[in-house]
Amino acid sequence: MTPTSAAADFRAKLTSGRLLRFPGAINPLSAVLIEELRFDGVYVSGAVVAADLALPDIGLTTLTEVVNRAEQIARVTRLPVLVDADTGFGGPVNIARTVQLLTRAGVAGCHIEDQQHPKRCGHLEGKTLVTVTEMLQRIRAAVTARPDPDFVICARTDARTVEGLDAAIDRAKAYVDAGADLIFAEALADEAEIARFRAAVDAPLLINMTEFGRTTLLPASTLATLGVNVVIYPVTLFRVAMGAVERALATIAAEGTQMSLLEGMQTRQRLYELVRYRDYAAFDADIYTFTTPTTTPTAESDSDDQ
Ligand SMILES: C[C@](O)(C(=O)O)[C@H](CC(=O)O)C(=O)O
Ligand SMILES: [Mg+2]
Repeated sequence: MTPTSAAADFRAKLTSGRLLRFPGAINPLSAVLIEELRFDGVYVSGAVVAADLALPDIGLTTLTEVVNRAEQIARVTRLPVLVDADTGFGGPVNIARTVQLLTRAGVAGCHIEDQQHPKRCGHLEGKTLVTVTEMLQRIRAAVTARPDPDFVICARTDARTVEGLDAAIDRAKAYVDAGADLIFAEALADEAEIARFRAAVDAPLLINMTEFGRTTLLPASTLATLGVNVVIYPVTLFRVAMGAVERALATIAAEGTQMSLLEGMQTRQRLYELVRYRDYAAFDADIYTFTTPTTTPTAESDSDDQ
């Protein structure tokens, strides 16, 4: 699917009134599974891109690293991909380039937040925000520079835990006026706060169901009832996978064999199914036996000589 149609797809889904569920991919292969399980889209988490490189989520990863990962993931799925662009990787001109590169990577949208660089995880202490004016410039840069008008610009506000809920709502309204297509309300406490935010802000709303954070974990049915448009599970697969990796290493160390782990493993057969091993082998065989009417078959005599 072309970048344009992935973005158009995301935009259309956003107006459907349905809750869209975007799990965070840990790699391209997990995006294949996200599509197979009929989720609405794939999220590329900045926290996961960083953690995967054994780095904390404090704005250390570069634009190139994030774009490369996003491109690898977008390439294997027809679902819309939403990318965490942190603070946009610089000033307005850098943000313009961020949006252009992400569009070329086949991504359907990205979010840019109102934290000062260096940013922090939205659920940790020590965040500082840029002024409303500076954030409006970030949004304006993104909106103006997008090569594809369907590319979804999501504005994230981290204001709830810094300036309070009312300030977060006021910021979100200003961000919508500046052209944001979707508002990411970070670290709201609970259902009541989501309901207040929803009632006050007239734009599609994204809520973050990250574990061990400040927001009460709520089921999709509740989020749908609250009128939330997009939910992300940004680090869920990463935490599950890394939990399994830690346990497996401890088992091998203690037991001297991986035998007891076999049952929980993805099998060779399932892995080959997901990477379409057979299709590749069939393609290869077709090419290998390809001849034209004028071809003299020499492959056999060649190999006999060796
Ligand atoms: C959504 C988030 O920006 C991410 O990078 O995935 C993180 C998630 C997390 O650290 O749990 C955030 O909420 O800041
Ligand atoms: Mg992030």
